[in-house]
Amino acid sequence: MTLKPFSIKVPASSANIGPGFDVLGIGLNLYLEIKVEVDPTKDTSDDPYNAKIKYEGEGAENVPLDLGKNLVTQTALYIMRCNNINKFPPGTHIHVTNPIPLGRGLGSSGAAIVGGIMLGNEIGQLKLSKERMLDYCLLIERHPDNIAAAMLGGFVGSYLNELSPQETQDKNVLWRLFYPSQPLLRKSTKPGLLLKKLYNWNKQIKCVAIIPKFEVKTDDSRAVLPESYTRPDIIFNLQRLAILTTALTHETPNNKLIYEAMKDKIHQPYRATLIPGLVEVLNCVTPDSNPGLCGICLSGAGPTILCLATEGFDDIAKTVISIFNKENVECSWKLLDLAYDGATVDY
Ligand SMILES: Nc1ncnc2c1ncn2[C@@H]1O[C@H](COP(=O)(O)OP(=O)(O)OP(=O)(O)O)[C@@H](O)[C@H]1O
Ligand SMILES: N[C@@H](CCO)C(=O)O
Repeated sequence: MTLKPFSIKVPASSANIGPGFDVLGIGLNLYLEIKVEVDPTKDTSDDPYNAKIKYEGEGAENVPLDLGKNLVTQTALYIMRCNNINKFPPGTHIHVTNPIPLGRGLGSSGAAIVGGIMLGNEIGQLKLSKERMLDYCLLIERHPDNIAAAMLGGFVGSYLNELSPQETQDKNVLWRLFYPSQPLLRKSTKPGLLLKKLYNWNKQIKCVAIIPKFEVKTDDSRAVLPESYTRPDIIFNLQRLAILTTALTHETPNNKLIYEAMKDKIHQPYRATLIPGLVEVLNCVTPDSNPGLCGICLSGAGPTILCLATEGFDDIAKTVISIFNKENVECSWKLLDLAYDGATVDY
C-alpha cells in the first residue's frame, strides 16, 4: 500500500460552559497535530505494530511511546482492528506535536481520541464520515461534549442515544484491543450514536483560558460528583442552559445575561474541593469587576478557568491569576478563539 504523507489537526476544547454538564462544548484554536509518513524503505519491523512515534510538546516527559499504550495510537489501532487491520503498514512514522496541556480541562484526551480515530481512518483507508468516526470515539470517551467539539469545531450541543445497560457499563472499550476474542464494535451499536446541534456564536466573544499549574484527572473530577441532585438544582441548570445557547449568538452580547446563564449547580460546587480558589474566582470575577467579561466557568473537568469576554482580556486574566496566587497556585493563560472547522486532514 502506498500512502502520501498527511497531517491531522484536532482542536482543544472546553466542555460544559457552566450549566451544560456533559452537553455543551466549544472547539478552541489550539491544535494537536499528527504528521504521518509511510515509507517502506525506513524499517519499522522491530515494533510489534510496525510504526515509530515521536512526541513533542505538552506531556512529553510522561506520555508513553509504546504504540499499544499511547492514547493516539491505541485509538488508531482500535478502529483499525474493528476493520480487520492489525498493524500499521511497514515504515509508518508518526510525529505528534501537542500544545494542549494534559489533565487541565482543555480536552487533551478528546483531541487524542479524535486524532487517533482519524489516523486509523486514513491509514486503513476506511473512508468513514465524521458522524461514523464519532461513534467510535464515543465508545472510548462516553461523554460527548469534548469529542463532538473536537471533531466538529464551533459551539456544539450533543446527546447520546440510549444504550443498553451492558453497553452503558462498558465505559471505555480500549481494553478490548488486547483480548482478540472480544467483539470490538458491538453489532448492537447502530450508526448514529450521537445527536448534535451546532449553534451560532458571536465572533466578538473570545475565550480567555487561565490554566493552573496542576492537573486534575477527569476521572477524579467526576468521582467527587453526587449520584443524584435536588429538583431545584436541576431546574437552576436547565433554565440557564436554555438561555445560554442563544445568549451567545446575540448581535450585541448582553454580558449580565450571559454571566447569569453560565452559572452551575451540578458540577462546579463539588469540584471546588479539588481546586483551591475556585469558589472565589467564580463569585468575584464579574462583568462589574471586569468590564468586557461575559461569563466565567470551570473549563471541562478543570482546573482551567474559561472566561468569555469581548475586551479587557489581560485584566480578566490578571484578576483570576491573583486569586489563584493567594492559594499558592501558579497559572499561565491563553487568549483563544473558537476553532470553527473542527478536525482536519491535509495531504
Ligand atoms: N496527545 C496525547 N497523547 C497521548 N495521551 C494523551 C494525549 N492527550 C491526553 N492524553 C491522555 O489523556 C490524559 C488526560 O485526560 P483527562 O481526561 O484526564 O484530561 P483532559 O482531557 O486534558 O481534560 P478535560 O477532559 O477535562 O477537558 C493524559 O493523562 C494522557 O494519559
Ligand atoms: N463533561 C465532562 C468534560 C470533561 O471531560 C466533565 O465535566 O466531566
